[in-house]
Amino acid sequence: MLELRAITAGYDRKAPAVRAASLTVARGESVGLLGPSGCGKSTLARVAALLHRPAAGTLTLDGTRVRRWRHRAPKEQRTAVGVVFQQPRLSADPRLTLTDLIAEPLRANGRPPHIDNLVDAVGLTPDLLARRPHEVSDGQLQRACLARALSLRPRWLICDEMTAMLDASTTAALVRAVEGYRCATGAGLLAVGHDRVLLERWCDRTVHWSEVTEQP
Ligand SMILES: Nc1ncnc2c1ncn2[C@@H]1O[C@H](COP(=O)(O)OP(=O)(O)OP(=O)(O)O)[C@@H](O)[C@H]1O
Repeated sequence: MLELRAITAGYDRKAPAVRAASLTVARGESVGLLGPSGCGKSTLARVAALLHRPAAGTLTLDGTRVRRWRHRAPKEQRTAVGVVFQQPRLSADPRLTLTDLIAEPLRANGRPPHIDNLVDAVGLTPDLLARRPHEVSDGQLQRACLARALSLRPRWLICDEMTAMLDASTTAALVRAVEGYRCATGAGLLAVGHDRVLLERWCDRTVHWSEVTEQP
């Protein structure tokens, strides 16, 4: 279970972007989180991905409360959650080839950098792997970012507007790749977005921001 309880978080203590938000994702479940632009979805997603320390509230992963965030989080908790963001160009190191980008979490965790299955799973062709981010399309780079997010076989996947800037066929391919991974591993998914049709088709259930948080 991934449980966010009464999370308050943001960038200004006096005016938090997220107020008392609560949301639970069961193992193997996919939950879509819908809400208008700027409401705080990404901030809550970053709390769930252990990237943003909340000012108040608790995050519990598989029964263990998270007490430290970012690089201070224990490796076991950090690697239990994979995350894909909306803009791959902001999250991908421009100096790395796609091969190194995908393999970086494996190397950083002392695992063999075997990426063939990941590359297949996200539908990247081998000729792209030696290229750097500026030499591939947004869709190709997002496929690499998804492969990277799956590389440590996380039990939880957070997709924050993963397909917002992509065309329909790339969106469908990425959703298929996520679902293939979840089917094989039983991982839970929190998919954040504002495309109701996509999230309702993709996820077991969809919740609206107004249902998870206290309105200011
Ligand atoms: N790094 C930051 N510093 C200061 N304020 C920020 C920062 N990131 C986001 N905010 C503000 O926090 C609020 C919530 O932003 P957030 O990105 O979580 O919303 P969102 O619901 O994901 O929006 P969108 O759907 O447009 O991505 C917004 O008012 C935003 O301007």
